Amino acid sequence: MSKTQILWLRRDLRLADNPALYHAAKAGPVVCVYVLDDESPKHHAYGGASRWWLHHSLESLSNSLARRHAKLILRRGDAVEELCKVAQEVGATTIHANRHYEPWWRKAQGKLAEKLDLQLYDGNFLMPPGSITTGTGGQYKIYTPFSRAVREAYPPRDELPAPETLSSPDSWPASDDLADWNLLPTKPDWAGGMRTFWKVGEDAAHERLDAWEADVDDYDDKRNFPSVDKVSRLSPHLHFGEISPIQIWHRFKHKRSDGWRTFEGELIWRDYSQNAILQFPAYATQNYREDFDRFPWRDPATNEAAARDLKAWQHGRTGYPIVDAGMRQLWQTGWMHNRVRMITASFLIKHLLIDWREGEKWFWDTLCDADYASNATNWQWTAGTGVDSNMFSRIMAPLTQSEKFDAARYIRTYVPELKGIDEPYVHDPEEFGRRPAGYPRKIIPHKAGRERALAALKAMKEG
Ligand SMILES: Cc1cc2nc3c(=O)[nH]c(=O)nc-3n(C[C@H](O)[C@H](O)[C@H](O)COP(=O)(O)OP(=O)(O)OC[C@H]3O[C@@H](n4cnc5c(N)ncnc54)[C@H](O)[C@@H]3O)c2cc1C
Repeated sequence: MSKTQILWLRRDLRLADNPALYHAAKAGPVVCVYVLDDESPKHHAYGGASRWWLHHSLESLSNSLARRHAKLILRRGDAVEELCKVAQEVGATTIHANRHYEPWWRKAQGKLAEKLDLQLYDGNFLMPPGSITTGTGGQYKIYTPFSRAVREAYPPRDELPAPETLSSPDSWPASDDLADWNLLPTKPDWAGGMRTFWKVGEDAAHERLDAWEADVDDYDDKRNFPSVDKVSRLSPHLHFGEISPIQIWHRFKHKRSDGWRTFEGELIWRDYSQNAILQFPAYATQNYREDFDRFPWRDPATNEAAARDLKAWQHGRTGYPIVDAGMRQLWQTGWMHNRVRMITASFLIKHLLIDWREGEKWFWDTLCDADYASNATNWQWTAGTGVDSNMFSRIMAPLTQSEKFDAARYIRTYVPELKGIDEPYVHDPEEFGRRPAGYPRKIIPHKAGRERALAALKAMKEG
């Protein structure tokens, strides 16, 4: 009988198109292991919303494996140590895993390869990160030439089927009980909005893709309008690997619409973000542009007004309806529409002059699609501190954005105080003298915020 194989699962919680599982199953009986390792990622251990998602995703995968008479083994602790223990318990010497690019996972992969036969595969991206190189063999730093090169290098790999059968080892190693990990909030249980908004797991990811298929051709026109439900909302499914971008690509590859081309460009942004952290592992915590290390941020740790402003932003009480709707959608559902993520991020960094890393941290805790690479890339992009051109002076005007992208219905949904306010007043009730008593005044006027931000940029440049 062939030797038992270990499958190490992380952000690839699916059976279909999972190269590591596919190859492990061909090699012998498979023990699927998920290790909850809160130590290795340090400040990037999963936040609250991600933990909620993870619980349900593991539960769903475990049920799918049970239907194939297999088990999901859960362990908690240092991933490398736990995997070595499981390998010893079942007499395995080979571990199969899909490559991950977060700096702590790269380190763990290196350590594990010294101890066991680690077989790594490319599973979670359109093109393997690091494989798209410039004419001189270097890595692309900027999105546009990267995306062009990705399209030139097409097609992505073929989609793999789920293994038809999984053979079991002689005996199963011990597993933790998922409930004992306390991934779900209890006191208080803040996840009611998430339960209503989401269905989690591999089947749910495919149901979402099926439901959204009719909208892909309209994506180019509709994706910027938060009141209209026309984006895919696949991000947490993609983050946890319940569906792969390869599966999505093969589903739509024959389409010729602008909608699909733009959507495909977003999947390439996802690949691009991984390439960014491959080149700059500390991208989530360090400015790429070092001149921003002396930027005069208002520090909430030492400045009371800044601390108050940060709290108002986090709780959706800035007096800017579009910002408040976005922050409350995030709190309620663990997700926010992309256009509104851009507006809220710009507001924190520029109007409130608070370091983008405070925003990155808050999103990390509250987004159920919180992704080390995508979060860092987008925050640095908005702040102008990243590898792209310096965008700091592009200060989004929240009220103009709200009108331009027709956010009235979105605002009324997430800011109940403004439910009864008509257009155009709902975009800026204070300006029109329609501010209800329970809704805050603007914490800083737009013009004053803009001027303060530009003065700070000037001070940094001159300093
Ligand atoms: C400040 C800020 C922080 C962000 N943090 C995250 C994060 O932690 N995790 C995350 O997945 N996305 C992040 N994004 C990117 C984007 O907002 C989300 O991917 C998108 O809103 C998810 O919704 P969707 O699945 O409906 O996306 P769609 O518009 O349907 O796009 C399809 C998929 O493409 C990918 N994608 C789309 N836009 C981007 C982008 N700008 N960068 C990288 N990938 C993209 C996502 O996987 C998404 O699911 C952030 C954006 C901003 C401005």
